[in-house]
Amino acid sequence: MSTLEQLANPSLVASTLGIVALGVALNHWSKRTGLRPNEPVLLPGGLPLVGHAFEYTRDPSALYARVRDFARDLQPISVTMMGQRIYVIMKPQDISTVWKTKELSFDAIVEWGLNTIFTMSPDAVQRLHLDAEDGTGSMYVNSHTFFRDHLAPGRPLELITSGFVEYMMKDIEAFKQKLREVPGGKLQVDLMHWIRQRVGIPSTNAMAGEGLLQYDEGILDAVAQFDKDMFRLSSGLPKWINKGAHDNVRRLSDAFAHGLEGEKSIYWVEKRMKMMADRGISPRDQTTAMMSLWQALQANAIPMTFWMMYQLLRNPDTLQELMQEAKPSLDSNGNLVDIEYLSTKTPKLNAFYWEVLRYASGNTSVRQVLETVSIGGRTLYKGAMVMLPSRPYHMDPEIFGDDCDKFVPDRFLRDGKEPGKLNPGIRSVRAFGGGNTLCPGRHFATNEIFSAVVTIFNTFDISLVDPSQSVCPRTDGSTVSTLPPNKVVLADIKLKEGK
Ligand code: HEM
Repeated sequence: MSTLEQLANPSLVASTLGIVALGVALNHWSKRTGLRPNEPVLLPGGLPLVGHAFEYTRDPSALYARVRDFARDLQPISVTMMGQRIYVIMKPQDISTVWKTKELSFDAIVEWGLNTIFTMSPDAVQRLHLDAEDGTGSMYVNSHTFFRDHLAPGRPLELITSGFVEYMMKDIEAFKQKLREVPGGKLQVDLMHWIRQRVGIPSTNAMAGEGLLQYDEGILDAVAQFDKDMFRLSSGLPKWINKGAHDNVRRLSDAFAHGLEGEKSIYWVEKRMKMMADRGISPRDQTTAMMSLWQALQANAIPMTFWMMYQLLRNPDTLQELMQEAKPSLDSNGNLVDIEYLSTKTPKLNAFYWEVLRYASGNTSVRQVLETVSIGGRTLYKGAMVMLPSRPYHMDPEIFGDDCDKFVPDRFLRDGKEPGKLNPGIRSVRAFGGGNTLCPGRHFATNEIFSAVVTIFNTFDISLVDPSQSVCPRTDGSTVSTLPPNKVVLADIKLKEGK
């Protein structure tokens, strides 16, 4: 097996958005091994040619932990993958500087991903740079403000949230009916798969209209597979080597080409497609670009909802307490009527949610160095990549306490005065990134996760099939974002009395 084939082996696939760095590395092979003046110190232990690539693909979290231990004062550290230099930045002040530094480009990464991973044509990827008659300029540059504005609290957020809740209630009704029809009124489910349907169906319909799932009802499973295939896809290897992964992307892209109708989707999908049409981008490429946005919509919200529900099932007293706290958001029939109440007036639910975000986030922001710059007293050279992994930060005992590797439901409620039991506050959690790429979907994500969790627990009695099973985030597998569970979790579901 060649090195590239070994790297493409599914058992070696990497596990965060930082996978993109490796993908870019594989596509920009170079032989540089020596350090340049004042370049961040190289992490020892890299292999000839491949550098730290195997270690990274085996377990990115373990590599980051090694980087953190080696750096000690958290200075930037170099790793190499297939000859590509990658700087790992960990110090909070340096991360803030990276987010503000225009020489460190996010757009270059997006451009590469749209073509290599999502299969948008090279012509369309270039056309996104063009201006149109409306004077909105490059679609890479305007995307940050576009999504921030169209997902902002106020009318835009209300619109997508109400669409989600409406579809969620329909879906819950359909599932209630299904339960009524099964013998014993009880079903055993793979909890992650079940949640993928409960959150994915309404969010897909709210964003893209009903046509997508009508065209292909399997797209939610296909996007879960897509997340697992991310490394294979980002490797840029010939399509025949990764045929299954490419066929799956094709399936998703076909569903978008045939099932997405601009005028039946949320207004900003149509608007974005019109902006692309104005730049001469073909309908197929327009729908492919929308597919990449839909993937961002699904990739984190679904596993985060899983972790919320799983941890609540593991902590029944907290579940009762949080449901009690959420009660004013429901009407006398138990229907969710006040979502704003959930996001703004429930300190315990919010604290629990931010602990879930901290505990399960596997996000790694990636940037490309467009011009040589100085960060954290070190010189970052043009052409290299920069990685900002959230996990080593979220697992830092000096910031979050000695129990940082555990899920602690009330971490962000405790007084933080007891030695080793710190509480740096929810603002210290970095699951949504930062700077001008700070996740614009975070308000909607919070609304959908809270409304799904409260409605589900208010409607169904759910119990873990094996309450003694210990499940934690899988750090050695493949995902693009939030870490999935390391085991399949089975749950029994039945209707609550009176529902
Ligand atoms: C709990 C759920 C979510 C998490 C943890 C999350 C996380 C993130 C992170 C870390 C980034 C920054 C990437 C970087 O700087 O490298 C990001 C960007 C983004 N997210 Fe989210 N996200 C979530 C939900 C959503 C949802 C529901 C949507 C869509 C409605 C969305 C749309 C986006 C978009 C469009 C960007 C790119 C922003 C830009 O380029 O300026 N996200 N997300």
